[in-house]
Amino acid sequence: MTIRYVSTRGAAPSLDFEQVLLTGLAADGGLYVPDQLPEFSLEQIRSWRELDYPSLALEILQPFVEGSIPREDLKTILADTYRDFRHSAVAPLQQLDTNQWVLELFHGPTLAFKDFALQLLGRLLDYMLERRQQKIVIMGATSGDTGSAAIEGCRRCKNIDIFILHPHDAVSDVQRRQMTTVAGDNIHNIALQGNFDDCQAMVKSSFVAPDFLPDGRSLVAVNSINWARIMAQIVYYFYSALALGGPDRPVNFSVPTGNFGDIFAGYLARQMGLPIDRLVIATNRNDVLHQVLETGTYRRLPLEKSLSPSMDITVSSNFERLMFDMYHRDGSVIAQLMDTFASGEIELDASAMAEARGLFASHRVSDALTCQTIARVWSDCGYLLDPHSAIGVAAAGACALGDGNPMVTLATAHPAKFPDAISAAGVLSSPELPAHLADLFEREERYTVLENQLSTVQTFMAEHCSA
Ligand SMILES: Cc1ncc(COP(=O)(O)O)c(C=O)c1O
Ligand SMILES: N[C@@H](CCOP(=O)(O)O)C(=O)O
Repeated sequence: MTIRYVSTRGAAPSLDFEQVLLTGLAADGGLYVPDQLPEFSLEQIRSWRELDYPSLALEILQPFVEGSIPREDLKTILADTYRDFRHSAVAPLQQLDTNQWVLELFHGPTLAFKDFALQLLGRLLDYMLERRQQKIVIMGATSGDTGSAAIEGCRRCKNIDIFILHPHDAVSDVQRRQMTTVAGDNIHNIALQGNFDDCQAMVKSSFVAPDFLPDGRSLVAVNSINWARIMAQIVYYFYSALALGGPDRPVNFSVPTGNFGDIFAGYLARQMGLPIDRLVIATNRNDVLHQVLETGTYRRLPLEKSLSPSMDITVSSNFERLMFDMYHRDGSVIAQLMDTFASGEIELDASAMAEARGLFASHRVSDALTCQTIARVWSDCGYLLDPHSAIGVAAAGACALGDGNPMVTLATAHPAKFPDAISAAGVLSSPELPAHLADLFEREERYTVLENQLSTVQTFMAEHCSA
């Protein structure tokens, strides 16, 4: 089975894995998705119970890269990717209650779930660029975590200039320093005088018209618009379900959600054969996705700052990937809908929404409930949640699915990244950064504040690309 990748808007050329890795948005403004998914039988999934994380990743990811990366090379890349995670299980589960678990996804170098995909993406890029002897420019938008994970994943890559846009004064101090203290002439942090949606919109516009770059250099995405990001995140759904009796026992997941990438990976795991009953979309006050599920109306809302800054997002890129499936993969319909959405709101098809509600549940969690959840779990279980993971735990409880399945909340970041939220929750114990980041606040920062204008950002990038 050789998978090709097609645009959700139906008007861009299909690509193979190597090409899809080395791009971002499709030329028609859509997002790339596989033209077919690998499907695994229960027997096959059951046979993976004893595999460690990189070996499981190899089984799940190999069909997606078939034709672009030989199995032995992928095996080496995956072993290298997850070797330095700070927990031997890579993605360990912690039990909070009889039927409640958290899946700790913060044992990678930058303490957030983004490391799972971006440590791999950096290595895949290095592998491909070395083979092609090509130079590329990476452009990414971050609300706090993607930026440092991308820089960490790609900083050793030759042939790359990396530009990361974060909203000025809207990420935590730890998050900003994790990006801005990494030395390297090819690493450029831009603090944009706007919000995350502005940063992401600039990235998307740049992919549609990348001719501002010098020497015809290619632009590559590190955000979840890049298919390879989503692909890598599928693995931990299988890994955690297998640890809890899957595939012979269905599992539910509660996923702190912003750009809809992480939960979309869970949806794909289900499509590929993993018995998942429900996926809970857990949002903060930026609740566009919760509203879509409740009302069927998808509308843009003003972005508000919250205690969970990484989820301060109102235009969720990957929701378009789900819509593509909801509308029977008709790219022309999606192109029309997204065109209307760009300037207003859209009503989603009622029968498609009914189907979506059978699979997804949703809940919006206020800052107050986020704090209460951090405090409650700390006092009941002695376990410290970061504010994003707390939203997942709170939503899991509020949705009360009552089906007796294990509920796994994705713990997407380490609490030490958000000391202000921990203290707002009234928890006195201050979480410590791991040893490799212990001197983070003594390191020198480097970043450039730019006005919220596309031409300003693109000119900066063109001037700062290496020769
Ligand atoms: C800590 C944390 N939790 C949750 C999310 C939301 O994930 P997604 O954007 O894939 O929905 C993000 C950002 O993406 C994040 O950084
Ligand atoms: N929460 C993210 C926002 C970008 O999302 P991505 O998954 O599309 O990279 C962040 O922390 O930067």
